[in-house]
Amino acid sequence: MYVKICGLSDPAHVAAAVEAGADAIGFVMTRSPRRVTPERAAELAALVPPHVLTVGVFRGEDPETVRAAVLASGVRGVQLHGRHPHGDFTALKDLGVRLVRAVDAQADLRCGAYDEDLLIVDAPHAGSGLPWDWAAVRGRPTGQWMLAGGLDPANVREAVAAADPWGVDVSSGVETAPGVKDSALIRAFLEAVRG
Ligand SMILES: O=C(O)c1ccccc1NCC(=O)[C@H](O)[C@H](O)COP(=O)(O)O
Repeated sequence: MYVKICGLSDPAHVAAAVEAGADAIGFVMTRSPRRVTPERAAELAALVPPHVLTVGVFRGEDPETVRAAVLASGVRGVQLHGRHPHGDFTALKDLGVRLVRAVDAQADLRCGAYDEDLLIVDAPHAGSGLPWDWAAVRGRPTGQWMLAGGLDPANVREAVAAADPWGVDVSSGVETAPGVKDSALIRAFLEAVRG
């Protein structure tokens, strides 16, 4: 099970996620209580070993803004959240980073339909921490897709059983308050997934 921990802003939490076995780490570079600047993301990404994917998270920014942030931060993945048009993914292809499309369950759920490498199926309100009807997407997404939205150490096994995803993505569920990550919760989430 592929695991992405999203919305990190502190070196100690980056270290906790890496040590606990996360496959990917997200840095939010759009409007959010978890927002970091590209310069801060660069400092954090420098702490991450090559086998862990670093992902910059964006929502609504134009491709040139995303490109500039990717080049400044050095992240090796780009997550475009929400209904970005296909052309936004095409415009970033030449960067050579992994492209991640994050959408709600009403969108096209075929991973690769927008030339992305990975798909995230998320709650209607990204980063809200609110659980939703995970079972409703069971069998619908295709390819390498992660379930997100309201996951936490206590419910992630139930969510995986309900939706049968390839991976999981979490932010609020490993926090004590919006934007405040907790190393023990990060470890507990990885333990719950990998069991
Ligand atoms: O986390 C945010 O605040 C955010 C803001 C704008 C776009 C995306 C955002 N988060 C993206 C994520 O990948 C979250 O991890 C995902 O939506 C899951 O959120 P949560 O329910 O908090 O676990």
